[in-house]
Amino acid sequence: MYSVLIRPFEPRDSSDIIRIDAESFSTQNPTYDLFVYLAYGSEIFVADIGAMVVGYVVLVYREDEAKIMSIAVKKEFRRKGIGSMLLREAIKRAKEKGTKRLLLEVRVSNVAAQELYKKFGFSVVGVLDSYYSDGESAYLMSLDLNQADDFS
Ligand SMILES: CC(=O)SCCNC(=O)CCNC(=O)[C@H](O)C(C)(C)COP(=O)(O)OP(=O)(O)OC[C@H]1O[C@@H](n2cnc3c(N)ncnc32)[C@H](O)[C@@H]1OP(=O)(O)O
Repeated sequence: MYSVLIRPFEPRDSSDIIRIDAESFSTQNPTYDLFVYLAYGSEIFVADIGAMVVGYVVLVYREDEAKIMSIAVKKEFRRKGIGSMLLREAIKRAKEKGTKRLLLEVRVSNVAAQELYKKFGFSVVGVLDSYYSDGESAYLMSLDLNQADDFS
């Protein structure tokens, strides 16, 4: 058994995050991804089970909006509520920062993630054609934080 603590990123979490990024996305360079998140002044929260970090969420803030740049859970820990815990934290944090809208982009084929976002009240507000380097399009999804429930 393990318990999950959602807490802010610390530098020692980097190797776990890079491993999760590598197994979750078709990225060429997960180390670079993390570098970019940090360079952009993102806020990162991790799901810590004591022995390791098994998930993360990356938030960036622009004026009165926030964007989820990335969220991922280690494969063998999926479907256990950890993605929901991370998303709940991101929503709470964005509200605390006074942002009005939480945005994200998701591949049109990524039904698992879309289902997660819909559970928290996100809706599709646009389609970004050929958004990804492999030509796949993205849904732009949005959550109005003035109306969002706490989901706690
Ligand atoms: C902005 C972006 O980053 S978009 C990219 C999102 N990230 C990824 O695609 C990376 C690979 N995927 C993952 O890491 C995970 O599947 C995540 C982060 C999308 C979800 O994390 P999980 O810990 O599995 O989510 P969690 O267990 O909280 O699931 C919550 C709900 O999401 C939905 N959901 C999650 N996985 C699936 C799935 N495979 N199929 C359908 N619905 C799913 C369900 O409604 C689920 O509730 P339920 O289990 O009661 O039915």
